[in-house]
Amino acid sequence: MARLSVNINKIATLRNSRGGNNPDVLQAALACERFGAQGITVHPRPDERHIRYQDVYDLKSALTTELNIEGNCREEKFVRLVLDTQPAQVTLVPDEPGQITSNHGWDTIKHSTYLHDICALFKGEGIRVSIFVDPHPEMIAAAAETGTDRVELYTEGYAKEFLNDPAKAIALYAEAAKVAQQIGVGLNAGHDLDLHNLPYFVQHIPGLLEVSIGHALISDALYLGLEETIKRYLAASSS
Ligand SMILES: CC(=O)[C@@H](O)[C@H](O)COP(=O)(O)O
Ligand SMILES: NCC(=O)COP(=O)(O)O
Repeated sequence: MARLSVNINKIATLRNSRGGNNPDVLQAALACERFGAQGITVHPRPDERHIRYQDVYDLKSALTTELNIEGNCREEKFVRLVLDTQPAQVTLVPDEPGQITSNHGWDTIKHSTYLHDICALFKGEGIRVSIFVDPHPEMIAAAAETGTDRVELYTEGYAKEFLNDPAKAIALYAEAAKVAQQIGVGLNAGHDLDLHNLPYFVQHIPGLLEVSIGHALISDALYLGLEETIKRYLAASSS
């Protein structure tokens, strides 16, 4: 069973499209919690096109479940935000400026010294650290050397291939999960997970601790309503 952290970026995208406060990001996050979400994920980007830095401060003081802040830790503003708000978890993502969405994990071998130092900074504050990685055993092994608590497997590749061949889609991820378990690094996953591909992923990745899901979940909520959608994702993540 994996815990479900709802990524609310897309709610902020909708709000920002008109400049007012509709939909209200905080109210939506609290509703997610009320409907059973076990955490809330935000991924602020430097242009604040969806979640704004101020949203994160507001969320932190109101949420009762785990807050997970994802983002580019090479941005000074991001590091300050994390240290100020002290979330339960920070997920380090190697975004480039101007990226539409995240599209790769860290090269944990090349950036091992940097990642070691930034993990130490956050862990020293009592914040759990997760590093966003592609599903390659050597990246997971090197991530473990940085002192990170967890890795988050970047699942876009799985989601794409799942439509053609689920067994082929999961193979790399199952191997990566085995390595993470052997070396004692916790395992999260996210990106493009949805109601179709999530049950198979959870069933084939033992020890999966958390999935963070935004785009598909918020889209499904347009048809099903937020409460019913979260109920379905909770069932899928514990299948
Ligand atoms: C790291 C990751 O996969 C997610 O945080 C995802 O990229 C969401 O970010 P956007 O909402 O900006 O697409
Ligand atoms: N870490 C992944 C995440 O938070 C949400 O990704 P997506 O479901 O919006 O693709």
